[in-house]
Amino acid sequence: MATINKNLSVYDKSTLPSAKDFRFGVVVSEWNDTITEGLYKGAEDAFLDNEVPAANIIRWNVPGSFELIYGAKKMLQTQKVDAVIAIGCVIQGQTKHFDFVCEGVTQGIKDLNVQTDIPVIFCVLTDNTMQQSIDRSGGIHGNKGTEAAIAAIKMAYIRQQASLTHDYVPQNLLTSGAIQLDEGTPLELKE
Ligand SMILES: Nc1c(NC[C@H](O)[C@H](O)[C@H](O)CO)[nH]c(=O)[nH]c1=O
Ligand SMILES: CC(=O)[C@@H](O)COP(=O)(O)O
Repeated sequence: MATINKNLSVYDKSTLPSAKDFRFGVVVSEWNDTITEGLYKGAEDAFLDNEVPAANIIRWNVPGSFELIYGAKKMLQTQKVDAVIAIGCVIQGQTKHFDFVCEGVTQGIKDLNVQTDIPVIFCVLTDNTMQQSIDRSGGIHGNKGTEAAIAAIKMAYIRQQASLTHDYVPQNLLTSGAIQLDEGTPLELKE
């Protein structure tokens, strides 16, 4: 489904976990700032609409989308946050630079999700024209910043739940009888 068939700002609060105790980092690119400011507002409004205290939203600016990678890395390394949103807007120019910036920031943010324990949400518009960016940052197609904030809430919750792990008992030890679990024996929750 393309964005033209999905309004980026639509979400059902009743399906979301409580976000009031989460802290969120938001790294914002200054390139195309009329667009990135609109994306940030969409994200901020969605956080506030879901009872995230304003004090729990930490914002840093970086020069361009390529610097979102380093900014997000330092944000998650130094700030106690439950998720980070990387906000940028890359618009096709006359050269292949667009391709390299988009690929670089995409791979860099993917790498942070693989290499760290904090979810980093990809809120980078990669558009052919300024109008496409306007349409996706509070225009006719909604606001990708809103979408990113909802994703951040959901991923922070997944991370929280995943930390409540049970002692893992290798299946083969159970099936082989090497370990007998008395029925109803509670597995200790690892915090
Ligand atoms: N052309 C755009 C850029 N280019 C700048 C790079 O992101 C980077 O800041 C520079 O190469 C120095 O490392 N950035 C955007 O965010 N959007 C663009 O359209
Ligand atoms: C994405 C970019 O870096 C691009 O907007 C720069 O413009 P140009 O390709 O004309 O140098």
